[in-house]
Amino acid sequence: MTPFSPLLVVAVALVDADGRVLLQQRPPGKAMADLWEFPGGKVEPGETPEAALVRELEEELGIQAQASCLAPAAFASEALGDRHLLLLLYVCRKWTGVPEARHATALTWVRPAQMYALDMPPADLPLIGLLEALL
Ligand SMILES: Nc1nc2c([nH]c(=O)n2[C@H]2C[C@H](O)[C@@H](COP(=O)(O)OP(=O)(O)OP(=O)(O)O)O2)c(=O)[nH]1
Repeated sequence: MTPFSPLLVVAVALVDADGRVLLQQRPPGKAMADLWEFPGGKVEPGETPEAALVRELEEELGIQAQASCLAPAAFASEALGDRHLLLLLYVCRKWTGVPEARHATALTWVRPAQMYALDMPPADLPLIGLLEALL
C-alpha cells in the first residue's frame, strides 16, 4: 500500500449578496493550470487552518477576513500524485476589500450550478453538489 502522505489545503467559498461564489483560475505553468478553483492554499507547519486561509485571502485576493467568519462547510479527499489531498472548504459571507486577482489569471462569480460547466480540479467536483445544497 502507498504510504499516506497528507497534503492539507484550505479553501473558501466566498459568497456574495446574490448567492454567487468566487472562483479563481490557476495560472499557466502551475500544476492544474487554467482550472477554476476556490481561493486558498496549503496550510504551513504550525499554522491553524483558519489562519492559513486568512493569510491566503490577503495574499491571493487582497481581502481581509476574520477567522470567526469562516464557517466549516465540507471537505474533499483525493489522491494527488504521490500525496493525498485533504481539502477543507469553508464558507465566508463577510470580508473587507474587493477581491483582485493577485496570483490568478482571472476571477469569476458563479452560482454553484454553473460550476459544472467549468473545468475544476477533480477534488472539487464533489464539493459543487454540496455547495448547491448548502447555499
Ligand atoms: N486553493 C485551492 N487548491 C486546490 C483546490 N482544489 C485542488 O485540488 N487544489 C490543490 C491544488 C494544489 O495542489 C493545492 C493547493 O495548494 P497551493 O495553491 O498552495 O499550491 P500551488 O501548487 O498552487 O502553489 P505552490 O505554493 O506550490 O507554488 O491544492 C481548490 O479548489 N483551491
